[in-house]
Amino acid sequence: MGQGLVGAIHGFRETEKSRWSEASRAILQRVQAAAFGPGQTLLSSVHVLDLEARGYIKPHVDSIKFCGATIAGLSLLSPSVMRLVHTQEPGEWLELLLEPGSLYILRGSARYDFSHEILRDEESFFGECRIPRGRRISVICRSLPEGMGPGESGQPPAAC
Ligand SMILES: O=C(O)CCC(=O)C(=O)O
Ligand SMILES: [Fe+2]
Repeated sequence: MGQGLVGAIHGFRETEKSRWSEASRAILQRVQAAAFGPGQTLLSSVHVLDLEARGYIKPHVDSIKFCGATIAGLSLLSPSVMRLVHTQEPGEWLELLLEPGSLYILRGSARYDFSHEILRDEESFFGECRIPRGRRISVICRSLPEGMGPGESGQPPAAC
């Protein structure tokens, strides 16, 4: 796990995957076309995070050492709520309902000025609406930090 995220994720297992079936490749290509510009290089492997029903992710900003300007995440299995909070203005926040099969894209201010977190089951509400948490799998594509070639990413972190 990347240094930036030590302790941020609870109740999980994860892997980095660079080989995919043809069907999965087609899906990843759609994700990449939607989320990344032609000038952006992606990390060579995709991060797969398997969060158990009681698992959650504490607020963090992905480390700029390991992750570039864009983070795109496909959510599978259980719905969940992602909360974004401005790092300088904690009163400025928003929540995203991540339905299974949905894609979120964090870029610009959402990437750098807001922390993101996945709420634990007890706190999993979208507005008034309770969103019970089950096992959730996310498939996360990230761009390389700027100025870093694909061969220079060293040991890409499982989570950055
Ligand atoms: O599971 C997700 O969609 C987000 C994971 C995350 O924030 C991270 O690995 O840095
Ligand atoms: Fe993150």
